Amino acid sequence: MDAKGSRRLGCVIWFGRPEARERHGLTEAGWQVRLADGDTHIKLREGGGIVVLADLRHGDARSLQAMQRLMTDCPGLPWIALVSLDTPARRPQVKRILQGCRDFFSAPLDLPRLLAALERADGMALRVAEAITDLPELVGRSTVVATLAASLRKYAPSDLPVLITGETGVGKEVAARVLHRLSARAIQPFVAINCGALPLNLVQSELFGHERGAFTDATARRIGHIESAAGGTVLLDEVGDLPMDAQTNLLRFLQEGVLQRVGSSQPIEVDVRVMAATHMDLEQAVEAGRFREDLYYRLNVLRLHIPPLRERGDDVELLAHRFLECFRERQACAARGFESTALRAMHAYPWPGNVRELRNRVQRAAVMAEGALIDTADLALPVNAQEHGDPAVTSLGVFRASAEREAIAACLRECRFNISECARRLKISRVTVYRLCKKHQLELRTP
Ligand SMILES: Nc1ncnc2c1ncn2[C@@H]1O[C@H](COP(=O)(O)OP(=O)(O)OP(=O)(O)O)[C@@H](O)[C@H]1O
Repeated sequence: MDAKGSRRLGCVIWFGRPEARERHGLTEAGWQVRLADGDTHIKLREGGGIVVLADLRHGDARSLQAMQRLMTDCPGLPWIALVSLDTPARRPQVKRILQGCRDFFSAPLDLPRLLAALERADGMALRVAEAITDLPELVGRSTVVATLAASLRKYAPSDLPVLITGETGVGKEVAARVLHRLSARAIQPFVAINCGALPLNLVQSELFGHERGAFTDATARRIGHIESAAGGTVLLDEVGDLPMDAQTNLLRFLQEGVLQRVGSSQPIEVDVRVMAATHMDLEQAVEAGRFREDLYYRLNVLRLHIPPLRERGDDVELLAHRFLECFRERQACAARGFESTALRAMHAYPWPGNVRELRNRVQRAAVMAEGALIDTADLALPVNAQEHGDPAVTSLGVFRASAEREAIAACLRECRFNISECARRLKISRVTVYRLCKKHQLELRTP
């Protein structure tokens, strides 16, 4: 609130000519209105709090160039267009500006509705800006992400192992990288190893290295991934997929801080912080005898569980805007925002592939979208929220899709991402394996 008791909102940059009652209405509501025209040099402060109005009602094309410049220079700003029958909407320059706007108002201007749109746009811009400033890699404002960020700050200074759990695509590797960056080891290497994608016969040599002549193809000495992270951090992703013999050697390394390259009896001391990530239930794997209990306790000293995207409320929207922004920075595209139906569909969808799936869908939608706003079809999401929405009424279709995804993912891991083997075991064609991977946003990793 300011001295007069009215709420102080952000700043509206108005390209064009507001009527006196419009300008007054905005100021009364707490907005600071700045008029811009072709000659105005706009100096933006960092962060949100700014909404731009492209007033195209009077057919006055003087400031079109300045608008375009601002759109290009500051792609994250929210734009709203005011149009009338006089607006030359087919003119390429005007068309491009209209494509960049998230909301449109025609004459006569409905002031209360404009004020509501301004608040919405400002709120989202602010939240996106705030959400990416604290830990830039970790976008989100939900309690889930706040709790995660607090744990990351607590765990970072320590050298203890960290076990990171959570469904596929929730951001386990992102969390590990943040831990490394915040630690005293930040300038040393961070090495992520996907244990599930290592060929079975090479797991030991990939992790611990080998001496020349240790096996047929070992024509030269090679250091392993753990040694290559010396002084830094190693992330053992999908640690549950490590075969037993590698588990035994890893345990020894964790206990004694020394490793032996394959084909050598020489112990080598290596100072590395070990982090492990898994989407599987390691406790169950221990019970089933597939994972060494002593290794489990060695890895599970500090624990981070990252909940799925569907439990993070509005984060889905923040992340979607962020991914779209990143995409636009790299590639020209018409899409600048999302239709409200698309946002509703995103909130209702259960995101089995989590943040990775969201990023992939947004990128694809940005390519597909023909207008300024991405719609539900561009995202290839179900229109009917009920189909995926309320977890209590999850339909048979969702269970089927989820089971299909799990089956393919598990088989791919078991076959160490060998497509032909996976197709043979599931009794489907290789083409179908590829199609299903695409459908369920599963990554086909190569070692
Ligand atoms: N909070 C976040 N903010 C921004 N991007 C994120 C966030 N969480 C995840 N991502 C992005 O989502 C994608 C998947 O993240 P990541 O690889 O860390 O997931 P994961 O849990 O390790 O997946 P997997 O189990 O398949 O190895 C990456 O592109 C990552 O940058």
